[in-house]
Amino acid sequence: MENVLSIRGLTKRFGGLAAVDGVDLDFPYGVLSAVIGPNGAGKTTLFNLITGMLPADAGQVVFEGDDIAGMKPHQIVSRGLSRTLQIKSVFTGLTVADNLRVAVMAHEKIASPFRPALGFAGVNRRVEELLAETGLARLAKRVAGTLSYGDVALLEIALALANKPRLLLLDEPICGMSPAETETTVARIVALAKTTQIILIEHDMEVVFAIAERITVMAAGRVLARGTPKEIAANSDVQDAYLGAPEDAA
Ligand SMILES: Nc1ncnc2c1ncn2[C@@H]1O[C@H](COP(=O)(O)OP(=O)(O)OP(=O)(O)O)[C@@H](O)[C@H]1O
Repeated sequence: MENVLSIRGLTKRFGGLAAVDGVDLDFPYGVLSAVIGPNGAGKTTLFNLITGMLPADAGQVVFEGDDIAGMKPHQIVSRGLSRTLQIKSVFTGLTVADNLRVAVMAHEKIASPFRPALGFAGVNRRVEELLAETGLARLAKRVAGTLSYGDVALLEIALALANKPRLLLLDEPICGMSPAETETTVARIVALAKTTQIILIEHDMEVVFAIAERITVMAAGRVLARGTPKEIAANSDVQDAYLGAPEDAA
């Protein structure tokens, strides 16, 4: 099996609008992939369909060989596919560590409902691992509502990792970050990609072209182009539809 995720004929209509329109896509193992496209191209709807947050009108979503289309979001998460949201969803009144404790305990319950959950020490150990993995240990005791935008985004990633995903979908992970936060987060994502398959939606072309190994360009619900950053930068359809002059894309 060479693709972690294969999508065939995936379609979602909102009234007369085909937000995702018969999309076929393969995401190979071992490759950091990005999905780009202008506003309204269908990127978030694609993620919503993959993760079961929206029911598809037609099509298949094959994750690690099994069709997961039609499954509920929690079933998909328990199979090892997690996501972060464009709209941040942390518990703002809880500390960073407590946000993670809740997520770890919820995952343990879903993953093994009939076995005793991880003990208190086990949960704390897992929380420590997640804090270390995402560089959030320094903020473990901070109330999440007081974090900077960039640190909330890191916490979102840590919360998604609490589910021990093998495939992680990141929706605009650096949106709203300062240049320094962007640099830190991008480095974290690249490091994470060594152990977890990652597909990201991102509008920051500089970041996409720096870290993605394969880029899918969507426009009006369809796949306009796929390829390496070099191929996408040189693609005249992409330049016409989205990127502007080629020197802007480099
Ligand atoms: N729940 C909904 N009901 C009706 N129309 C929707 C809904 N969700 C998305 N759409 C429409 O579907 C199209 C695709 O939207 P989507 O959010 O997937 O695009 P996107 O590529 O993620 O855009 P952006 O980069 O702005 O986030 C848009 O025209 C949008 O207005």
